[in-house]
Amino acid sequence: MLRDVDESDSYANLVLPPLLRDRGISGRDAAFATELAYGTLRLRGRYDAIIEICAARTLDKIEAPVLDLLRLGAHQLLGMRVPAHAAVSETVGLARERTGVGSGQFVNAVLRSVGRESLETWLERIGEVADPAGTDVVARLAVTESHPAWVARAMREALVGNGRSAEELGDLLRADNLAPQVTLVARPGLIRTGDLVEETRGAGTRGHWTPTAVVLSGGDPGVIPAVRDCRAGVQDEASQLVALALTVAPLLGESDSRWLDLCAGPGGKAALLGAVAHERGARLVANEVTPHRVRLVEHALAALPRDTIEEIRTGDGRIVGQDEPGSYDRVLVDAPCTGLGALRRRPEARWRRTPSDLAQLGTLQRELLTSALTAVRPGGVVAYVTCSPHLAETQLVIKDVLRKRADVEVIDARPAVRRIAGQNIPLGDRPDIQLWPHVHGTDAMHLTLLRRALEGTAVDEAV
Ligand SMILES: C[S@@+](CC[C@H](N)C(=O)[O-])C[C@H]1O[C@@H](n2cnc3c(N)ncnc32)[C@H](O)[C@@H]1O
Repeated sequence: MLRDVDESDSYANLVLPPLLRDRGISGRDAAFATELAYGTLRLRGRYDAIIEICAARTLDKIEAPVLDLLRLGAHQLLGMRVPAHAAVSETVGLARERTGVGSGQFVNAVLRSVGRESLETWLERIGEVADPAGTDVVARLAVTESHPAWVARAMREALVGNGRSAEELGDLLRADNLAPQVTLVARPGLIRTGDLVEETRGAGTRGHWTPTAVVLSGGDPGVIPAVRDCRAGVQDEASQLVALALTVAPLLGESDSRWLDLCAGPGGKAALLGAVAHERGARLVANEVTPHRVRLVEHALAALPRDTIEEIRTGDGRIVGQDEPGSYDRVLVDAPCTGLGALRRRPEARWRRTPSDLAQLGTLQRELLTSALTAVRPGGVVAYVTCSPHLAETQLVIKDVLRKRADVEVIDARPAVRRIAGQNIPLGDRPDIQLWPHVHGTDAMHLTLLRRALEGTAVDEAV
């Protein structure tokens, strides 16, 4: 799996499950293999810094397959409770088999050196290398908590930009390194949350923030009958919360019958919106640009009554506004983004993203939001959502788009979110919402609610 992720740009969470099935690895062994694989990927930056010291050479002097073996061994020694002799001998054996006898000796020497110090000592040492003057806490945390430096800096800016303390950065980065629990959504009207808990046979408990969430302590969600037939699905609680918040956001004017999900693939939020739409007598249009993701949307919506789903369509969301101006009461723009808010879920993602992704995505995000604001009727609401807290994908997009739209205001999303999540959910002083793994235990999802003014009324200067 590590070689596949490195050589073919594969996604770990797509490669690993079929590999485990093919090899007949299940239960505790599957959990062990998953931690071995995902942990090695997540903590790669930390282990690379340690390996560089132990190998006394820069990483570009180590062949890629050998480096992967060293990371795998380092994770067993420092990140898992594998006895040192087993971690070293298994990894050396693998090296001999895969990369030759010579590399076996090298792997043996490096891993013995890794195993000589505790994790705490190594964190001190690599922190000092990254920050010799003791003045750059972000550079230090980036290496010790295994994030690219630009991501660590962006996270710090996002914390501060949302009114939180920069001192939380370590907690945030550490939360990205923990394997998240799987959360299910009980789609309203299709299954009751209590019944979904029962279907999990003791593995599920109710979630923290949404009445629809069930958190699993373990096991394969794919074997739960309600998940198999799409009455329930796997969905982080942040995703559930932002979708449900849109359904209770205050509109101006009477009609509330047509909802649009502009970027619907693979369909998790569309399925939740569709379920609520059914209960409220509204209809949903789900739009997605990529054909194979449209098929995933069709699957996700399979259990919903047909008359609730007006259309599942393949199309470019950027032109929906001009094609259907003023046509919808509620619109979700779950914009394509860097996914920096879901790093705990996608173990390799942090190493793949680059700052240049932001520019490309930023243009698309602005165009999609502008289209949505034209597609919504006067008095209707648009939810702009990203699975990233990066300010360039959240606050800056809103600011830029609003500069050109005198007919749109940001409305306070906090009452809508509190109506779903209860009064105790920690929210900041801003009208938009930023959720955090280290605060809410969810992905770092962003939500801004925007409302178009009724015709003939002006809006106050927004944000
Ligand atoms: C963050 S994902 C949406 C996730 C989805 N809301 C869910 O909960 O399952 C963004 C989606 O936008 C789609 N997308 C990208 N460009 C688009 C465009 N121009 N028009 C419509 N959808 C687009 C991507 O293919 C991707 O499926």
